[in-house]
Amino acid sequence: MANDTRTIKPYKAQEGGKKEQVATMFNNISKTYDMLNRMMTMGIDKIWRKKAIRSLRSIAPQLMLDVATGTGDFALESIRILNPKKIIGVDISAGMLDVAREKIAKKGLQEQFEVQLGDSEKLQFEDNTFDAVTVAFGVRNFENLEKGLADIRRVLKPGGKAIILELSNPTAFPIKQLYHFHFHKLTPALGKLISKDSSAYSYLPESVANFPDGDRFAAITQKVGFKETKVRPQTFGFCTIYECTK
Ligand SMILES: C[S@@+](CC[C@H](N)C(=O)[O-])C[C@H]1O[C@@H](n2cnc3c(N)ncnc32)[C@H](O)[C@@H]1O
Repeated sequence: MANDTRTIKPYKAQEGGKKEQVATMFNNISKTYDMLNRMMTMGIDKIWRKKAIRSLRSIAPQLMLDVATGTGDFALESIRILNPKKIIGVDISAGMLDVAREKIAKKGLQEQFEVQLGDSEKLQFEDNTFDAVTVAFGVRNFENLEKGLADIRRVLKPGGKAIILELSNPTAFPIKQLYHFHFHKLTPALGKLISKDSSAYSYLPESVANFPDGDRFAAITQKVGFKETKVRPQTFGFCTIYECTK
């Protein structure tokens, strides 16, 4: 049984709730986040991102929301594959959004992709606004997972889809054992060396180990009212794409 994800925080010895600590952590690592992502997944995260976004092709969304947008990579993938009229990215980390803004300006995408400081648990949008909502590697960091998912559902139009990409725990031998070494030993060491924030990359494996992945996650999406949730594990279960329909 997973622990309450609210108690899994980056800086255990310090004050503050999970949300506050997560925002501080991503502010601390924002400049090295993209590079570390590529190194730690050996670039496979790009394949997962593409696959997840392609599952929205059938509904050709025009107005999209990318929750926990961070440095904007998932939204940029949506622009490449789906070319929506508008995509809005929200995140609680101002530092991550600064990096996203630099990328948006460099690509001249200011009209199509806008980022805002915002909390997934209190989205500042009307009910039934978006054709699709995306979240990559974000839900594991929510302080209140149910509240975040319920708000994502609220802002989706009826029939709209939420595509959620999240790390998960492989279960088969010997992948599980190799994964454990890579993620629990190598990742924190590499993260500490490059990002200089040793807590951030110890929090990463701990938060994945305690996250209700697979069918348990699907059950939570059903509880908050999604009509259907497809669970699609990727690459031996290192990561899972959840396709949730309102
Ligand atoms: C691992 S990063 C993922 C960033 C980006 N989606 C990507 O694919 O690279 C997780 C992001 O979730 C954000 N986050 C965590 N809790 C949040 C919340 N309650 N509301 C909005 N963003 C949140 C963090 O600030 C961080 O930028």
